[in-house]
Amino acid sequence: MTDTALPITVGRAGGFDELARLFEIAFHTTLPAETREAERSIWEPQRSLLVFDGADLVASAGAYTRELTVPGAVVPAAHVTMVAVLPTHRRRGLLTRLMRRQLREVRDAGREPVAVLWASEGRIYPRFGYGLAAQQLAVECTTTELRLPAPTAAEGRLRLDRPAARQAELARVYDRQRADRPGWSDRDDRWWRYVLGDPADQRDGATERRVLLHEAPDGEVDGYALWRSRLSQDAAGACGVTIVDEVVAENATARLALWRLLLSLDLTRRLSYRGPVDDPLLRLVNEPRRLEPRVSDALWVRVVDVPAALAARRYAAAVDVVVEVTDELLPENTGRWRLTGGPDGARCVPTDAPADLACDVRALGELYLGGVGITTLADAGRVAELRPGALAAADPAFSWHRAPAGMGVF
Ligand SMILES: CC(=O)SCCNC(=O)CCNC(=O)[C@H](O)C(C)(C)COP(=O)(O)OP(=O)(O)OC[C@H]1O[C@@H](n2cnc3c(N)ncnc32)[C@H](O)[C@@H]1OP(=O)(O)O
Repeated sequence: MTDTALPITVGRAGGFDELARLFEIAFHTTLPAETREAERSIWEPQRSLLVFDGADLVASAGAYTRELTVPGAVVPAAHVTMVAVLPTHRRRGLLTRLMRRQLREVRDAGREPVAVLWASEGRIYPRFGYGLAAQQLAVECTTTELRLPAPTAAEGRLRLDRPAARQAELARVYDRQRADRPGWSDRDDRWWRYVLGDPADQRDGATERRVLLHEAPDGEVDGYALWRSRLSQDAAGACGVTIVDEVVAENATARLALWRLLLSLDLTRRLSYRGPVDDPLLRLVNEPRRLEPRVSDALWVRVVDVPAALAARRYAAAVDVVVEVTDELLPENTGRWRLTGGPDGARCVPTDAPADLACDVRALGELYLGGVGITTLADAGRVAELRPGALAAADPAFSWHRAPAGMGVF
C-alpha cells in the first residue's frame, strides 16, 4: 500500500524536538538532554524531509552536508540520516516516497554525486540503489592473550588529555590522514565538537572519553586514540574493558605505541573496537585469531550521478570500459557509460558502443570505494560480463590500496 495522501514538507528551524520524539519512538530509545542538544547542533532543518499526519510528525529522512573521501579524491556527499517512520504508519510506502524525493533533490541540486549512510538494517536500502561499500571489523576480545612487538628505539612519547582540549591537534592528524582513507567524512569545527562531545548520558557506566596522544621525537602529535574504559570485577578480580572509539596514526611507530598502551591497561582484560577490515592491528598482534574479529556492515553508497561520480574518483590502474547501468529511481543514470582513466584522473561519458559490463546502480555503489572486487560481484551474479576478459581488465582498476572504512555513525 502506498500512502500518497500525506504531503512531504521541509523541516524548519526550531522543529528539532518533534523530530527527536519520532526518533525516540522509532529507535526504541530516549534522547536525554545532553544527547538531544548534541544532535540538535548538527541537524540541518532545510535538508530534513518530514511527513505530518495532522499535527503529528510520522516520518522523516534527513541529510548532512559533508565531504567523503573516495579513492584518490574527496567529493561532496549527502550523508543521509534520521530516517524514521512511526510504527503506526510503517509499511505504507512513506520511506519509499521520502527516499525518492531525497534522491531526486540531491540529483537536481547537482552538487553531490553520491549519497552515503549507515543502515540500521541492511535490508532496508538496496531497493533504493544503495550498495554496501565498506564493511568494518568488530573486535570484542580478551587482551591478556595478545602480545605486540617491542617498541622501536626513537619512539616518541605518549600523553593523556581531555579530547576537547586537543581538538586542533586531533583535527590536524585526522585531516592529514583523511585524504587517503576512502569512507572518511570531513569534520568541520561543529562536527569535531559533536564527535568529541561525549554526553554523560551515553557512557553506559564507562568513564568519560579520553585521548591518548602520540608525540614524535620532535614534539609533533602524529597519532591519537579516543577511548574510555569500564571497570568490572569477577570472582578472580578486576576485568575491565577498554573501549576504543578511534585510532588515527600517521606512521607505524605511533600506531604501535598507541596499541601497546591500549592493550595493556592495568585492571582491564578486554577490548572493544571497530576498525577497517584491513586494520593493521590484525598484523601487529602475535595471535590474530584472539582478536576474535567479526565483519559487519559499515557504509552504504548510492551513486546519484553516474558520470559525475565515476569521473570524480581515481583508479588504481588504467581503465577503459563501457558499463551498461540500470537505475529505476533516477532514470538519467540508465544507459551505457564509457569510463576511461587511471591513477591521475578519469572521464565518464555516454556512449553507443557495445557494453563490456552490465550492472545496476546498487552494484556501482558497492564498487565505488574500492571495497569489493568487480569479480566478486560478478560471482554473486550482480555484475554481468558481456565481453570476455572485461572483468579481469577492470577489476584491478576499481580496487584501492586501502580498504574503505566508515569513521563514526552519523
Ligand atoms: C540512515 C538511517 O537513518 S538508518 C535508520 C532507519 N530507521 C529505522 O531503522 C527505525 C525503525 N524503522 C522505521 O522507522 C521504518 O520501519 C523504516 C524507515 C525502516 C521503513 O519505513 P516504511 O515507511 O515502513 O517503509 P516502506 O513502507 O516505504 O517500505 C518499502 C519496502 O521496504 C520494506 N521494508 C522497509 N523497512 C523494512 C525493514 N526494516 N525490514 C524489512 N523490510 C523493510 C517494506 O516491506 C516494503 O517492501 P515492499 O515494497 O516489498 O512491500
